[in-house]
Amino acid sequence: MIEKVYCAEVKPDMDGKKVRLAGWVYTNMRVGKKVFLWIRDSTGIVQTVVARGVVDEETFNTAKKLGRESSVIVEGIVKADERAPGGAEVHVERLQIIQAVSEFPIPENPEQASPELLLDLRHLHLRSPKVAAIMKVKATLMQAAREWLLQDGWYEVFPPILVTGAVEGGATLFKLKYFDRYAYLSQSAQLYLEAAIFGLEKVWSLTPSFRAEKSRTRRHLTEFWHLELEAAWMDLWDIMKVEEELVSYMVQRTLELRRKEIETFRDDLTTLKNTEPPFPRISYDEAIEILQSKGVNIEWGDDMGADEERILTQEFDRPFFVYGYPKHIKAFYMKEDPEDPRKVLAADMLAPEGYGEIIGGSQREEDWEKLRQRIIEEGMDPKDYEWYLDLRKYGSVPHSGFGLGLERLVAWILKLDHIRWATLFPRTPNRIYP
Ligand SMILES: NC(=O)C[C@H]([NH3+])C(=O)NS(=O)(=O)OC[C@H]1O[C@@H](n2cnc3c(N)ncnc32)[C@H](O)[C@@H]1O
Ligand SMILES: [Mg+2]
Repeated sequence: MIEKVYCAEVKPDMDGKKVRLAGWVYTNMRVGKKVFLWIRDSTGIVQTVVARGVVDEETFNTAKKLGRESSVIVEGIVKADERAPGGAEVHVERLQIIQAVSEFPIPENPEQASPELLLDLRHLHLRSPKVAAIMKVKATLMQAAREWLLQDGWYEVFPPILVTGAVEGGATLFKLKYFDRYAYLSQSAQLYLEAAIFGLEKVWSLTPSFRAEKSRTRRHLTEFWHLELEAAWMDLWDIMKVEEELVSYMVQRTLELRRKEIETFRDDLTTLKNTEPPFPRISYDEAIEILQSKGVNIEWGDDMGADEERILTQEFDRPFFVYGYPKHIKAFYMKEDPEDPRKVLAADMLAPEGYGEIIGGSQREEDWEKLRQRIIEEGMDPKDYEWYLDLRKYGSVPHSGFGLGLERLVAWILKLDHIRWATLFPRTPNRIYP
């Protein structure tokens, strides 16, 4: 029985061994009586050599014409050869064509294609090694998150996506017909996680969140993957410690397991290596002072957008926190700072190198009357939040939580020029196909 191996498993020390590979033609180059087929699979690329006289004439002639992304199964003998990528190649004895392709619509170097073409052909672009590398890093980040959450005693829960109220402002809700009434696509699982903590105390979820953001920026999607945690008995400072420990573990573990993939996107790993607790912490007041000292036209009480955050991140060589935002620029559920009623107990985590906000978090208002007042102040109807207010009627407790945008984390780690490359099929205001 000929052993099926992956491309990355073909090594010089297998010299003389007969193997079977299944994959897709990555490049096809004819040199005299030989055809050099680079075969790609999910692990990498290996050079195979189809030689006239070793295979029959029909196979040789077919091999000459095989276009990129033709699907094939090859059997042959491994030959150590330092000229071949990885130091070894496979001399083909049998070539089975699963499906021959003559013209693959994405150029050999996808970076020569326009972003719009790659997005129109995203279903085909996914197979490129660079896109596959992004998805491996994203998968490993979540593998690491699950490892950390399990060992730290957090329960995964599965909140609804069809909901009846806003969490992060009514302006970015997607509304849909729900039988004889309307519903919304979830902006954040937070309110449901808050209900779960009274039984499980420390909960987390990974869900798609939806924001009808009209802003066409490099860091906004209309659908993104949202890793959210909520914990009973924790205050803002407790949850910030959770955030930095979780993010540090995710980054270090992914550096350990996906260094090769990361290095195809960035040379300098310093900020990733620096991602260890404790992260620097600055107040919103200090952030405003820094921005003003750098000539930014911003006043206390203004929100910080992507541009301001980009400038602020120049001061740091690792993720950092900004805490103590003004109440009027933050969400209704955030607890007022008892030492300064102008502020709330909120903290964002910003990534360095210009990427800015990757986490939004806060301590929640646990007092029924105060929360109800905030709902009214925000122009919302307390009736729509009756169930949520109930959580403050029956054994309310101090509690805090946060949401991490997974694509934002990936975009920073791989220094992507747009968040859309961090998701399988990006959803933005002008793209919902394929
Ligand atoms: N459980 C919580 O406390 C989460 C809280 N309700 C919340 O949704 N906060 S957030 O709006 O800042 O969004 C959280 C993060 O979610 C990401 N986010 C937020 N909006 C987006 C868009 N539009 N595209 C991509 N990523 C986005 C970004 O990293 C934010 O820091
Ligand atoms: Mg935010």
